[in-house]
Amino acid sequence: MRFDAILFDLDGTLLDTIPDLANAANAMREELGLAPLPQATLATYVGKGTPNLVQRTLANNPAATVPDPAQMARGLESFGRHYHAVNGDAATLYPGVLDGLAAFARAGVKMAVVTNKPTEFTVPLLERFDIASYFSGVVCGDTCEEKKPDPMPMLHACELLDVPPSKALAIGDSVNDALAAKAAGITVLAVPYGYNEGMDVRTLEVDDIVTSIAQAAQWAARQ
Ligand SMILES: O=C(O)COP(=O)(O)O
Repeated sequence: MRFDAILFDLDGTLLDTIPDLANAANAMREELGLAPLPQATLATYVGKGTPNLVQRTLANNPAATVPDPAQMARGLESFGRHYHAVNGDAATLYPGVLDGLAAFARAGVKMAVVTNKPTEFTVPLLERFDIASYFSGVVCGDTCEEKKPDPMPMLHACELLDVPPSKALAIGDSVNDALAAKAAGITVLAVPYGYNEGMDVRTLEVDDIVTSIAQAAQWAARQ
């Protein structure tokens, strides 16, 4: 294979985290006197990191900004507390993830997670699902100054793994992964089962769409 490193998105790609994210988001809304939102709506608000999720969830609007900094601060504190309490409880690994990670490991490539999720929620999830040892780099939403769709986290992961972007393959579920990878000069695959902020994955500018991480490993082996 022509790749030396694989960069994985987390939410919507390796793990289905929506049930826990939605529980915490609605617990926050309740604490702030707001009615709960459907899980399907909340799923479209995930992808640009926790502060953005809190903002969208408080406003119930994907484009909204919360003008009241006090409400935002209360929301962030509340969401964080509730998400810490449930993080991983109802999350599941997607089919093909374990087989795919094992296949990439057998191929001898280095692997990293590049997620917009904050470190405090990411590391416990990787450990809980027993996949932490696959990754020699973990780049989270609070690791770099910029989050995906900025290329900075992808480029930082390449530096951590000591692999040039031209030899890296990113795998994600959303526009944030596709834009970040392309801007970094990294080949990118999309999986269709994630969130993508509610949009069809076929709208993404990616090198290919694969049905699972196991299929991504087969795709990479053919390159
Ligand atoms: O927390 C988020 O916004 C989602 O993180 P992701 O980059 O793993 O999809």
